[in-house]
Amino acid sequence: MVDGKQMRIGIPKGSLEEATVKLFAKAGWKVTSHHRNYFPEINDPELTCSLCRAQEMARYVENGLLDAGLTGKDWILENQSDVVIVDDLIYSKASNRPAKWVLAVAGDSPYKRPEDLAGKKIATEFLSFTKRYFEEAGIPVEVEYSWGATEAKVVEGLVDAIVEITETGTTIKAHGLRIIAELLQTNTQLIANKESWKDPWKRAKIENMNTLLQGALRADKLVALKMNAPADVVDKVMALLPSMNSPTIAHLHNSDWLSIETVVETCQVRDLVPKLQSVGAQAIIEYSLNKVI
Ligand SMILES: Nc1ncnc2c1ncn2[C@@H]1O[C@H](COP(=O)(O)OP(=O)(O)OP(=O)(O)O)[C@@H](O)[C@H]1O
Ligand SMILES: O=P(O)(O)OC[C@H]1O[C@H](OP(=O)(O)OP(=O)(O)O)[C@H](O)[C@@H]1O
Ligand SMILES: [Mg+2]
Repeated sequence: MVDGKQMRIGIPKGSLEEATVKLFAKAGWKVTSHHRNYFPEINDPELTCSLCRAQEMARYVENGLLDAGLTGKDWILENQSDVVIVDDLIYSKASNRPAKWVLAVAGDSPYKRPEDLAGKKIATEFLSFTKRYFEEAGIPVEVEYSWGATEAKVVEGLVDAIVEITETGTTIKAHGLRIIAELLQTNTQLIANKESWKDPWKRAKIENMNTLLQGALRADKLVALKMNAPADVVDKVMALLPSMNSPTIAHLHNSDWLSIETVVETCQVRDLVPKLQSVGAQAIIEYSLNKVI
């Protein structure tokens, strides 16, 4: 390896780990972890990889231990880290959507708005951000650090409210809690060390990584559709097709039929297919995509 032509990246351990490793695989990098080892292998000689806690990632990127890393926007804000935010990557633990930090109370409590919690006790892992939120709102509250299982603390009556992350809503619901405010929407972000970002080779490598990761994320929501249709119904078929670009049309060999190919949102397919059939499209095939760039 030529000196300077290698970069160290951080993969978040814990909640974001599985989704991140999957996304990297789709983007073209195979990250292989070995049991109890925090330095996964990656199939790119220009990269070395470290598994780090999401909470600590921004700190390691800021101090240059890592050139780049992926972590939640929440922990970047919590640590007020001085890093380059390269881009948002919209995925969470279970979905390709952001998650939310919310203020929640017991379902049967009298609290309806954050102001109602003046003088009360709130537990959270998201300590500094929560303190800042209440300070800026001018609501005096006692915020105490929670090491986890935070939802249970309201149920047990240990605190009056919690600030917790929610994605699917399952945990909040399972504890009979009620959300009374949203403090922050959070998603994964690709971040870079400021010095690394000034290095043209590293910056190009990080930007290329971002392009491929974004392409892989975009491809998750899209599929390709291909079909055949007689030339005289092609206009009707085209009128039905939404497309990122114009659909591609090709002639079938020795026939007056045409082949039409396009990319659509996965959720559109179930409505689209019967309509396409009804105007005369045949041999409709759908295939999944790895990247859309
Ligand atoms: N459904 C989710 N639950 C928790 N965190 C999520 C979820 N989806 C995305 N995240 C993000 O994952 C990161 C979780 O980091 P955190 O330091 O809390 O560790 P963790 O991976 O949840 O580990 P632990 O098991 O110790 O709680 C945060 O940036 C958070 O925004
Ligand atoms: O809205 P949901 O989809 O239910 O997700 C939110 C839950 O997931 C996280 O827990 P985690 O698995 O990180 O465990 P922890 O309580 O130990 O942090 C978070 O702390 C919530 O409890
Ligand atoms: Mg957690």
